[in-house]
Parts: sequence; C-alpha cells; structure tokens
Amino acid sequence: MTNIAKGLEGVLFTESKLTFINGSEGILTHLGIPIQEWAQSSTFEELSLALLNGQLPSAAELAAFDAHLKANRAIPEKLVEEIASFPRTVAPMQALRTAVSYLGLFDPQAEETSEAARRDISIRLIAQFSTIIAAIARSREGQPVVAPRSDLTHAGNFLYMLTGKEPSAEQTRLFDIALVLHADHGMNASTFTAIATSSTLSDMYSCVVSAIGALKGPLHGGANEAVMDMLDEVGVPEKAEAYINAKLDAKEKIMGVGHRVYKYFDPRSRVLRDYAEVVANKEGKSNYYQILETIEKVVVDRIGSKGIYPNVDFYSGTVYSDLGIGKEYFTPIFALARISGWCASVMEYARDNRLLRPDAVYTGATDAHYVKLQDRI
Ligand SMILES: CC(=O)SCCNC(=O)CCNC(=O)[C@H](O)C(C)(C)COP(=O)(O)OP(=O)(O)OC[C@H]1O[C@@H](n2cnc3c(N)ncnc32)[C@H](O)[C@@H]1OP(=O)(O)O
Ligand SMILES: O=C([O-])CC(=O)C(=O)O
Repeated sequence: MTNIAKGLEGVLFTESKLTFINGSEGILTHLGIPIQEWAQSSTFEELSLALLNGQLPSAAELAAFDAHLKANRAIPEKLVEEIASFPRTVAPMQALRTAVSYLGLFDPQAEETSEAARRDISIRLIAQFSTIIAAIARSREGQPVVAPRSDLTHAGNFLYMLTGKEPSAEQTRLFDIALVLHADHGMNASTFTAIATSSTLSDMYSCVVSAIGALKGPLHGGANEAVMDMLDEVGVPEKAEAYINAKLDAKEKIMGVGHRVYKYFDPRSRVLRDYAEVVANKEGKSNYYQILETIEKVVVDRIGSKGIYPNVDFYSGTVYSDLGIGKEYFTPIFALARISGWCASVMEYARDNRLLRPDAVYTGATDAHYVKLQDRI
C-alpha cells in the first residue's frame, strides 16, 4: 500500500539553518540560540536581522538595519485612504491581506526577484506591516490613523500607532518579547505557503500575501483570537473545568493547545505564561489567567498523554489583552512578528530553489468516458 504523509507530517523538503525544534522535549532555537535567551536578551529588530543574515549582527549592522526600518515605516497616503475606506465589517486579517497586496502596487521593485531586491523588500515589509496593522485597527475603531515615529523602537512605535499614546518602557518590552517569540517557527503552514509561492519564482509580495491567508486560519495563527473567544465563553474561572471536560467529552478541539511538532510544552508558552502570571498577580485583575491555568491543568491531565499541551497561542492573548489590545487584532499581531520568518525563509529557500510540487494518490474513477449533457440522468 502507498504510504501517504497526511498533512505532510514529518516530510523533510529542504534544509534550513534558521530554526531548530525538538518537539518531544519542547526545545526551540534560532541560529542555535535558545528561544528563552532571545526573549530575555534580544529585540525583534535584532532577531529579524539575524534571521535575514543567518548570523548574529554586529552593533554597526544592527544600527544600520534599525535606521533602515525606521526610515521605511511610512506607507503611501493612498494606502492609508484605502484602508480607511474598508467596510468596518471586514476582518482585520482580510484587511491585512488586501492592504499588503495593494502596497505592492506602489513598490517599483515589487516584481524583482534578485537576492538584493528580495532583501530590500523584506526590510520594507517588516517596517510597514506595523504601520498597516495599526492603520487597520484605528480605522476599524473609527479613529484617525496615527503616523509612525522614528524615535521609538519597533514594538514601542506599533503600540504608539495603535493607541495614540506613547507606551511605557515596561509595555514596550513586554510587546517586544511577544514579537520575538512569534518571529519564526520553521516550516509552519504559513512559512511553507510563502515558500511554495516563492518556489515558482513568484515575487515577494505574492509570497507574503499567500502566507497571510495561511496564517489566518484557526488551526494556525487564528487560534490566538479563538482562545480569547473561549475565555469569554467560559467567563469565570469556576466554570473552566466543567467547560473543558464537556468539550473533550464531545471530542471537540480546545483552542491554543496541540501542535504538529510539539508533543510537550511549547517553550514559548512557558515564557508567555510567566509574563501573564506576573501581570495577573500585579494587577490582581486577570480572570483570563486563572481560567487558562485551569484549562491547562485539565488538558494536560486528560490528553497530555496524547502529546497535547499549550502552544504559543494559549497565553499570548492574555498578554495582548493586558496591553489593552482587542482580540480581533491578535492574529494580525502574529503576522507583524512572523513577517520576519516568512521573509528570511523565502530568501533562504530561494538560494537553492526547486519548484514545490507534491503529489496525491489518485482514488477517482478509471476508464470513464465523456457523456453528453443531454444524455446524463
Ligand atoms: C501558531 C500555531 O499555529 S500553533 C497551533 C495553533 N492551533 C490551535 O491551537 C488549534 C487547536 N489545535 C489543533 O487543532 C491541532 O493540535 C493542530 C492543528 C495545531 C495540530 O494538529 P495535528 O498535528 O494535525 O493533529 P490532529 O489534529 O491530527 O490531532 C491528533 C490527535 O490529537 C487530538 N487533538 C489535537 N489537537 C487537539 C486540541 N486542540 N484539542 C483536543 N484534542 C486535540 C485530536 O483530536 C487527535 O486525537 P485522536 O488521535 O484521538 O483522533
Ligand atoms: O510551527 C507550527 O506548526 C505553527 C507555528 O507557526 C508556531 O507554532 O509558531
């Protein structure tokens, strides 16, 4: 019998020097450096450059990259107007997909696929995702779009554009850590989609637009918003245990748990849980954190033996929510971080490109013949 790798599980299709994951032990490294060290000591800007370059940057390289990002934060006025004209009912990820595609129309380099062009476009996309997502959020909330500032970090400037207020150093740092944790994750569905598009020698904007579409689904990046829906449905911590037991009894999936690669705790979920706990204890306010604690316990007790543990989406929403961000923007924020991984992975694959084209076992009709429309019953 032909072996089918359903969902391409375990299929190795390329080599990469960017990200390593040991799913059974819950280990994640970028360039060999543990994710906990990136979260503790680095910044989103530095990790993005390290992924694009395949090595840790020097101080001068990082300063030049940072300046380049800052200089590219603004988006065309026409795009701001277009975003403001989107119907309010449009989901932010729909808006992001359309806005990034539209942005490409203003980029004279958009159709170029040389390494140098891909790199220039990547830097612009990393910088401009932030401005686009903030503009989408402000417009949906009926508020004026806030122009980017060049004296703030990537994380700080995003929060500033989103809320119209300069964030505290603590808020900026927390958000920066969340961006670092989400920046890259090997051959996940959206990165794979970006690479599949790029493998046809298509352009960078097409790769990224395809990736946004893949990230949007609730089995991937959309799970962070779905977790928040679940928390709102549970309402109070006392109801969490019965709620999860009922879902599991009904063989329904719990959002924010389970992962194709991790069969143990996702290390990023541990970092985010620690921050969520600190915020909850300090502010004494987070019902959400207490509900998640209970859900985690029930899930690990009941289906941990199947390798189902909290993933990165499980605690990220509480962190964003503590920063005052609405749940509709959680998945675009995932994209705000993952754009670096998409671009770096596309560039890495493009250096040794081969068209991606898997196959299916044919199980349809054989020996059939065309029947004229009028003769069909
Ligand atoms: C950033 C990210 O993309 S991280 C993932 C975000 N997605 C989510 O949080 C959505 C919820 N999780 C899931 O749907 C899955 O765990 C996925 C899609 C992430 C990975 O799934 P897969 O590797 O395809 O595993 P699959 O869906 O085949 O499940 C395997 C078994 O685990 C169970 N399982 C998997 N995830 C869950 C879950 N979230 N809740 C309950 N049971 C689950 C399945 O029911 C199945 O059980 P069975 O063998 O008894 O039928
Ligand atoms: O790797 C995956 O399958 C999902 C993903 O993007 C992540 O966990 O960050």
